[in-house]
Amino acid sequence: MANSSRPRVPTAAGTRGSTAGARVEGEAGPAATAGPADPADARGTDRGEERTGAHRTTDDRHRSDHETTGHHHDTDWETAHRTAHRVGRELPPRAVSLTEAIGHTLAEPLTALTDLPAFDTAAMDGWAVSGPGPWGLEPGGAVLAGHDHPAPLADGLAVPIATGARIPPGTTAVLRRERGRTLADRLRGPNPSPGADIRPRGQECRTGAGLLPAGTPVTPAVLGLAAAAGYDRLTVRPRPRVAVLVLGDELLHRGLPTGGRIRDAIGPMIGPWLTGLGAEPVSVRLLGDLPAGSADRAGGPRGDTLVEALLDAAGSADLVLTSGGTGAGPVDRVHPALRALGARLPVDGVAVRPGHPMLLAELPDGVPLVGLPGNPLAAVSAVLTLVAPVLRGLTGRPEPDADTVRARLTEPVSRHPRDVRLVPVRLPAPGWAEPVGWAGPAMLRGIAVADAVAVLPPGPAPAAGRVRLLELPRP
Ligand SMILES: Nc1nc2c(c(=O)[nH]1)N[C@H]1C(S)=C(S)[C@@H](COP(=O)(O)OP(=O)(O)OC[C@H]3O[C@@H](n4cnc5c(N)ncnc54)[C@H](O)[C@@H]3O)O[C@H]1N2
Ligand code: MOO
Repeated sequence: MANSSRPRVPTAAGTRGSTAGARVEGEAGPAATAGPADPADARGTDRGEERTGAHRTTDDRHRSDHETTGHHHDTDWETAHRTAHRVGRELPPRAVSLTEAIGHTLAEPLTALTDLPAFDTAAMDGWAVSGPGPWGLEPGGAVLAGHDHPAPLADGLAVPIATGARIPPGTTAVLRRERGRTLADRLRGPNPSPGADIRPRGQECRTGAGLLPAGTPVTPAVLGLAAAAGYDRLTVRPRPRVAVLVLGDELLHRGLPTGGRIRDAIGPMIGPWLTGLGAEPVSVRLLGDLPAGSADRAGGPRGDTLVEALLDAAGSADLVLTSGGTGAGPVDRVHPALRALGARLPVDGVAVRPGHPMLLAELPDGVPLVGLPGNPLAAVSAVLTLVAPVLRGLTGRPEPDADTVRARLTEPVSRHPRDVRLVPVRLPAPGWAEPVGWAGPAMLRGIAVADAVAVLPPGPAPAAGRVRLLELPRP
């Protein structure tokens, strides 16, 4: 199983250049792995990590707020991203057939195993000609694609040739079918410029050329390119397997809300979103509010505590998700269960709205866990903030450049003074982002018509102008 062979050392920090992250991981080690962790330890390291960031003043003010209110400190949104990417340690690579490789991620660069084209090729149907016309027609018949070495063409001669056929030695150009006329054994037409409609060997690449970097998702086009470049198998990191535990006694899986109970809205969306993010959802279980339980599995029948459910999920998955129960309510059992397991909490709350109670943990055998808050739009926020980068980490995909996707807001949008706001937007025209509204943490009406999510940095005045966009995963 992939879990057992995954490297446990934090190698990824170095390769991804996150030195702040590497140091925090070191600091967190002994305190956080020592056992039923004092959550304060994890929080302390989060603070340490944030002190290295750019928002010292804001963080310091934020921290003292929490000290006076007794709340712990949320990790800033960018740091949460980076931490999640690092916590998702690359799954071991495996060699698979091209058909099996779809949706996985290249674990090695794709390097051309041949020149492309592999030989000089006709780019058009017509005639291979040698020298200026008119030309005498070679008596030997046509040169077709798939034929081995054609006979050389003497000066003043032409031979019919098919697109993709190997160019006879001595050819100076290809005359397209629609430009030439044959009469008896003569070909007439305008003189093509030398090399016209010949694709020279190696035009696209030479043997050994780097075509795609490691970390590239294997799309249909990548499969085609790999086949053209000579591959029968690809070395990939597989789609991470994800087990989802949906918590909450109030949740119904069918029918209308009744008796204070509501429909589970996270279960139906999480699987397809995981698929869209390159993962393989292996299970989505509606568990109700299980008691937290203890790490001593002998203490009760299997499967009746959250601890049991987490251990079972971690045994068959590369990433575990929970939804709901991340808060401090009477039946919020995610923290107690993680504490009972001695899990590390690299992120325990993120300075983002909605979704600030989201968390990222590492279960004792190294399997990462993301706790999605129960409010459905808050859960979406956690998918974009923590789940997506963990999955990219597991598959060795790089984090996208923060500046690549930006658009201008069609109207100012209020910001949160300390936290990033994620706001569903439509993209009505290239370069423009229009807030769609209906963006309360418990609402899905806005995100359901959104094309993307705008990232509004914290600040006093409404956001206006250009903002970063996050793509919504599409299954
Ligand atoms: N005293 C405080 N209370 C709350 C805070 C806070 O800071 N202080 N934060 C609020 C925020 S923000 C969120 S988000 C939620 C997070 O709560 P939990 O992760 O513990 O989630 P639950 O309490 O289980 O549920 C919250 C809400 O969402 C509904 N829910 C849960 N699961 C689903 C689902 N699968 N489909 C649809 N709806 C779901 C649940 O019924 C609750 O209404 O805490 C706030 N409270
Ligand atoms: O952040 Mo909560 O996620 O506002 O609903």
